[in-house]
Amino acid sequence: MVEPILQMKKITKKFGSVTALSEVDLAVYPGEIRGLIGENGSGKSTISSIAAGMQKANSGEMIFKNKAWAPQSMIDALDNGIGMVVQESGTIAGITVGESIFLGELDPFTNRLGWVNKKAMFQKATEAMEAIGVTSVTGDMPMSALDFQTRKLVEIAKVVRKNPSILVIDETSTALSHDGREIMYRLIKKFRDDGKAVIFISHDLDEIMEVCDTLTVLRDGNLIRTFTKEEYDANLIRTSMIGRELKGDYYRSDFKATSLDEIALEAKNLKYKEQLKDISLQLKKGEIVGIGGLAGCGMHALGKALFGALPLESGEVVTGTGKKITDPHVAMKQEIGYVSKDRDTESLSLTASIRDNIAIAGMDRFAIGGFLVTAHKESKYVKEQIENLSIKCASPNQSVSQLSGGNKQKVVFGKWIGCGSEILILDCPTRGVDIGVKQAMYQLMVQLKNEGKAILMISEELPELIGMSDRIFIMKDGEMKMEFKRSEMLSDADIIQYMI
Ligand SMILES: Nc1ncnc2c1ncn2[C@@H]1O[C@H](COP(=O)(O)OP(=O)(O)OP(=O)(O)O)[C@@H](O)[C@H]1O
Repeated sequence: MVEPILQMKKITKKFGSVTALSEVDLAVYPGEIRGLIGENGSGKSTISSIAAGMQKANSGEMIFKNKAWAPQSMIDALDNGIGMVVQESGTIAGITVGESIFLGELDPFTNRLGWVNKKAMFQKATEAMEAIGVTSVTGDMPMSALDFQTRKLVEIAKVVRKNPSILVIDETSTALSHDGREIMYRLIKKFRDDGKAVIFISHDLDEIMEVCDTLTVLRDGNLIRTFTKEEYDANLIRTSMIGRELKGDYYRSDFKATSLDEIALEAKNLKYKEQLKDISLQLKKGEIVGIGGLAGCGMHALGKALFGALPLESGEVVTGTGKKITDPHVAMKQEIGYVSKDRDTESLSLTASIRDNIAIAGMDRFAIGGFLVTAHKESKYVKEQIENLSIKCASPNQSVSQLSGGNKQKVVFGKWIGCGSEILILDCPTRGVDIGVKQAMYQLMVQLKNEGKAILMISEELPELIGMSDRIFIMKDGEMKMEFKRSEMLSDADIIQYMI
C-alpha cells in the first residue's frame, strides 16, 4: 500500500476564542492532487499554512516523508520540501522580479565584498519564469510594473523553482486569467505525474472537481469528508460544505436585458497607454454591464479609470448629470463605489479594524448632519453589514488582516453596498468567496439593479458574466472587441472566440 507523503494528525489551531481547526486529520499521497474546499473561514488556509511552516498548530503531529515535520518558517519548509503559494501577498515597493524571486537567497550571487551580481540574478530569475512557461517577464523588470496576474505568476515561479515535493496552491485561480490558469494547471499536473503531491484550494467546485483527484471538505474547522473522484457529486459536496442544501436562484433568473433609460455613467474615448485605446461606454441606471477578457486586455484599467483612479492621457468619465469624475474623491461624492481586484493593497486598510474599514465609506449614512459620528449609530451600521454578508469574525474591532481571504472580500463588498452607492464598479467582486455567500452577493446585485442602481462588473469568470449581465463587453489588447446582449442562448464558447 502506498504510504502518505504527508500526515497531519489531530491538528488543532486556535486564535483567541476562534477555533480555526479542531483535531483535523489529513493524509496526502504521492502522485495526488488533493483539493481542499469549504466555506470562507472553514480552515483551509490555516491547515495548509501549518504544513508549509507559516504558523504553528496548538496541538497535533505532522509526519512528512516518514519523519517528524515541524518547519520553523516558510523558507525552512520550502527548503525541505513543502512550498506554498499564498492567497494574497503584498509586493515590496521598488523591487525587481529577480529580487522578489531570490528574496532572502542572494548568497549565491553575492561576492566576498557583499556586491550582488544583479546580471546573474536577473538571468536566473528570467529562467525561473521561463521554466513555468512565462516568456514575457524578465528578471530585471520592476514588480510594480507587472499586473496582478503576472505578480502571482512570479510567486508561483519562486516556489516551483525550489522543486518541492508538495506544492500548496491557496485560492490562486481567481487571481489568474484563462491563460494564467492554463500555466498553473500544466504545472500541477506535472507535479502529480512526477510522483509529487499538490494541495489545491479553490472555491470553484467545477474547477476543483476537474483538476483534483481527491477532495477534502472542511467546515468550521472540522474535516467533514474526503471524496474520491468516483464519489464526486456536486450537490453532495455543496451540501457537506455548507451543512444544508443550497436553495433558490444562484444567478439571475430572467434572461432579458433590461435597464432604465437614464445614463448613470459614461466613458468617452478613454486613452491610457496600451490598456485603453479609445474606450467609450455607457452604463445605464438599473443595468448590470459585464466586462470580460484575458489578462492584459485592459479591463482592470477600465475599472480604475471609471473610478477616477487612473491618470488618463485623454478622454473623460462623466456621470449622467454631467459631473466629471476626475479622481476617487469626486467619484465617492457622486456615490460611486469601487471594489478593486487587488484587494489587500487597493481596497482595504489592513492595519485597521473591520469596523473602520466598513464605516469609512458609510459615514454619510450614519453620521448626524454628515459629520457627527455617534458610536452607537456606527456600531449598528457596521453590525448590519457584518450580518448581511455573514462576515465570520470574532468582533467588529478585530483587525481586518486576521480575517480569512473570503471574509476580507466580504468586508470590501459590504463597505460599498452598505453606504448605498448609486453606481458600483466591481472588479472581480466574488473573488475567493464561497458559493453560499456568492449566491447572496448575486441576489443582492439583482436587488440593487431593481432599485435602479447601475453596476459594472469586471470578471474573469464567464459563467458569472453570462449569469448576471444585461450586456457583456469583451476587451482585447485595450480595445472593445464585441458586445453581447443578455440571452438564454449565450454560451462560454460564443464569447471566448473574441477574447483570444
Ligand atoms: N491571524 C489570525 N488571527 C485571528 N483569527 C484568524 C487568523 N488567521 C485565521 N483566523 C481565523 O481562522 C478561521 C479559519 O481561517 P482560514 O483563513 O483558514 O479560512 P479559509 O477556509 O482559508 O477561508 P477563505 O476561503 O475565506 O480563504 C477564520 O475564522 C479566520 O478568521
